[in-house]
Amino acid sequence: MRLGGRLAAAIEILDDMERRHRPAAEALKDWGLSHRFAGAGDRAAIGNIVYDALRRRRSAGWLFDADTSRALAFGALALEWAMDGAAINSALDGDRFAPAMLDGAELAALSSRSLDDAPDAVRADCPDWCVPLVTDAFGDDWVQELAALAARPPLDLRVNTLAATRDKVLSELKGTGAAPCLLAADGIRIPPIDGAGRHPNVQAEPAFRKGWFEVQDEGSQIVAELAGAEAGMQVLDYCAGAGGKTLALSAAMDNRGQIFAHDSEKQRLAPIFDRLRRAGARNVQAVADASGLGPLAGQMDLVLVDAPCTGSGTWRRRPDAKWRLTERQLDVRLREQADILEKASAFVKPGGRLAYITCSIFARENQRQVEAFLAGNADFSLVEPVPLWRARFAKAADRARLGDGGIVLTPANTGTDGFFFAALQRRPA
Ligand SMILES: C[S@@+](CC[C@H](N)C(=O)[O-])C[C@H]1O[C@@H](n2cnc3c(N)ncnc32)[C@H](O)[C@@H]1O
Repeated sequence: MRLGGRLAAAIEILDDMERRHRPAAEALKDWGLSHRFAGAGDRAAIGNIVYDALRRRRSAGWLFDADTSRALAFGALALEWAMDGAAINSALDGDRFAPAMLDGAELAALSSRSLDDAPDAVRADCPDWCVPLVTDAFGDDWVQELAALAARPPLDLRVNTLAATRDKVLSELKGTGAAPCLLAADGIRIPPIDGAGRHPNVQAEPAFRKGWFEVQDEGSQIVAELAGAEAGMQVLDYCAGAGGKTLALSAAMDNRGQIFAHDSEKQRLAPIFDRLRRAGARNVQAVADASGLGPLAGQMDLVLVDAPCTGSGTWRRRPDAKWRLTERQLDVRLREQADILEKASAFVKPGGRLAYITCSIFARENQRQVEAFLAGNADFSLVEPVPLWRARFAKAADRARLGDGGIVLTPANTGTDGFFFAALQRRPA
């Protein structure tokens, strides 16, 4: 397929998403099933246009002064594929599968309208209702922070130190652009792709099948590192899900001590068994039923709460979620987080730690939750974020946003997905 056919497919998929209120991944998958002639390269390019259009939805709409799928897809090419109107039209010329070429009015809009003149929320590609949430989080930096959350993400891997070294994995991935991450001790980064490119399918690599690495954003690796799990500890991963953090904790503990991996949704926990086996993690016990946690009350050195959240820190990877999120959903998450913090804190032993993590950038899900918890739990206190960060990431002392109740990672500052981390210490007996 040439660019024109790919662009037409992207418009069709964006239309389908809008009409049937469905996530991008689902609409892309369905399109692939009903267009089996499209090769892997075509699918990747179409996916890139769709995701770029969703990441830059408001900017693209602004450039064409329209909110149609056509405007978004053409806008994606202008904003992320570095193509001007003439270049786009020349690529579509003579392609019978292409959408109509840009007309005079569209070309004029594209060449005369500038994002420099756009309202802040447009330049930030942020829903209006979220603006108070992000100004609360980032103050004057909010436009810059949100703009970075609308860029293409890298592909990050965590080397499983139970099975391999970073050098060994890097040498297996030679030719992919893989290089050590800036901050995470065991992280490897393959930079964001350009234009129609695609990341290598690392999960098809023999090294992946041997359990040498996992796919995990560097931010997720950093917060797992900040939790401070050590060999011999008793640890409860209270919201373990498919076990991304559990695996990182197990490696940090060198398979010594015990991790109890719990999640209230049994099916979310299901993939953990294969992942543990592949990684050679032997100090993890999955506990699906909350009643099985009873004997652990007041016994844990560390309780990790990787809380259910809006996921606003992952908008680079799931840009459709940004436009689907509602205030009601945020309220539900806030209630869940407060409830989980209360319940999970009961498992921390005197002198032990509760690590609170979200992949959200909203202060209401982060610092404000910590403040509310501390206000009602006098036997817990906040571990000072600055020394906590510096003890592990001294070389990058000024990168994360520190203070005000926790540690905030963002694409603009740490080059990672958006994450929040706070450690709360229980008073010794
Ligand atoms: C952010 S995800 C966890 C991701 C996982 N820790 C990882 O690193 O891959 C949050 C998880 O919390 C779980 N959850 C939601 N409510 C819960 C509750 N009341 N108790 C325990 N887990 C809960 C969800 O099922 C979901 O799997």
